[in-house]
Parts: sequence; structure tokens; C-alpha cells
Amino acid sequence: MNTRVKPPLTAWQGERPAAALQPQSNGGLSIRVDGLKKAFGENNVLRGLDFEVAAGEFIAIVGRSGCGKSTLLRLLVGLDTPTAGTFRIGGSAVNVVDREAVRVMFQEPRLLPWASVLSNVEVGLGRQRKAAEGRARALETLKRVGLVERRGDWPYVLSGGQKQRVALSRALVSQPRVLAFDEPLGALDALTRISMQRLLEQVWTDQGFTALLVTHDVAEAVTLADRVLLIEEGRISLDLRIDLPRPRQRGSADAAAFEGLILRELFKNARPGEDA
Ligand SMILES: Nc1ncnc2c1ncn2[C@@H]1O[C@H](COP(=O)(O)OP(=O)(O)OP(=O)(O)O)[C@@H](O)[C@H]1O
Repeated sequence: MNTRVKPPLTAWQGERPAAALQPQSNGGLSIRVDGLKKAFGENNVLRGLDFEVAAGEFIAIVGRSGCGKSTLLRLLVGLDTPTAGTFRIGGSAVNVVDREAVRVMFQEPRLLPWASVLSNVEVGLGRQRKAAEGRARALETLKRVGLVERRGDWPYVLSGGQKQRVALSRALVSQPRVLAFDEPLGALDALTRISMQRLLEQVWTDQGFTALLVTHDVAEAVTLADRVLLIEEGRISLDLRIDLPRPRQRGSADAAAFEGLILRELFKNARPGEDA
């Protein structure tokens, strides 16, 4: 049974953040998931998920290691097929949705080592690669992530954070309407991680895609998401709206209250000696 927990009271509850900072919702696609199940042999990982994501919403998916976060993301982006249930993206069954509208970014940047930074970004253009404006778009997205000066470099000379910015640029270049992130910042040091979180919030605000973020980091989920979904024992045990203004302030008392609420829920069902 889903437990929908109300957010703690905040000074901003009930108000929407400033209009200028809201994503343009016509950029993103809505998602509707009904009775979604996934089993690997005897392992029933997802046991019936039902939820909706509004166009342009930023959703974070959290839960213990092995609870099925990446499995859910892989299903939604079409990298795997459900055992049962359905989902629709932008109102279309997933097999008719334009796959180029949905992009995914992983923890490893997965750059082609033999291709320049710019060529790596152009890979993300897919079918649009031949379009005359393809190169201009690739340069524009590199500029957006602050790496246009490095367009001619090989990936091996970049830092971990810079490689992830190239991967983000490659994901953004096709102007996706759904962008899924599987622990994209998991391998970065704390400071780089914070600056990447700011960048993710900015590009999402500018482009208005629907964002799905899998993360182990509850603070990151609260910093970025409109809603946090907690998966436990194959079901959504918490669907929490994070009604804080943007850009978000890390470490604020209100953010800490949301984090505490999610962590309490995570530890509630922990077995003795088990970490969340
Ligand atoms: N292709 C697969 N074949 C068999 N089992 C799989 C496969 N993919 C995932 N699993 C299993 O499904 C379960 C959920 O895995 P998943 O990677 O979705 O968890 P997660 O919540 O993302 O974990 P983590 O936070 O550690 O990355 C695990 O028990 C995993 O072993």
C-alpha cells in the first residue's frame, strides 16, 4: 500500500516558486505507470508500481541498494521490458514514443576515447546528426555546460567532472523531452557534485524536460526534485512533494526537514544492523 506522507510545514507551502524559475512544461512529456512489475527469475524486484509524472516535473527515485531503482529507470527509458503492467510517455505507449525524445545519463560518462569532446557531443544528435544545425547545436550545449573551449580535446585529458559535463551535453543536444539520470554524480567529489547539481537544476529549468533521477543521496534528491519516490520491497512506500523555492539552497532547515522525513521512512523498516 502506498503511503503518501505530507511534507513538513514550510514558509513556502502552497506557493509556487517564481515563474521565471519554473521549467516550461511544454518541453517535457508526462509519464504514467500502471501496475508495473519486473522479475528476474524468482527475484520479484518491482511488484506493482503505479504513479504519474507531470510534463516537466523533476522526480528523484531513492531507496536501499538493490531495491530496483535502476531497474525502474531502465524500463522507463526502454532498455528493458516489464514482466507486467504498462507505462505511457506523453500519452503514447512506450513502443510508439519517439526514442530520441528520451535520453539517459549514467554514472560513467561512457565517452568515445578516440573522438574529440565535440564529436562525443555530436553522437547525441542521433538521427539529427546530419542536420545542418547539428554542429551549432553541439557547440551551444557545450557552451551551456562551460566546456566549449575544450571542444577539440580528447576525453582522457578531462577531469571526472568535466567528462560528466560532456556526457550531460551529449544527453542535452537532441533536446530530449525526458531525461533520465542513473546516479550521474555518484563518482564525483563533494564540491564537483554540488556544482553539477546546480548545473542540472539550471539546464532542467531552461529546457523544461521531464527529469528522472536515481540517487543514493537523499540530500541530492531534496535539492533537485519536485517529488521524491521511495521504493521499498518492490513498491513505492513514499511519494513526497518537495515544495521548496528554486534555486534550492543546500543545507537549509526546510531541506533538512524533508531529508529527515525520507531517512526516517528508510530506517523505519531497516533490519537490525542494516544500513539504509
Ligand atoms: N539483468 C539482470 N538480471 C538479473 N538480476 C538483475 C538484473 N538487473 C538487476 N537485477 C537485480 O535486480 C535487483 C535490483 O537491482 P537494481 O540495480 O535495480 O537496484 P538499485 O536499487 O538500482 O541498486 P543500487 O542502488 O545498488 O544501484 C537486484 O537484486 C539485482 O541483482
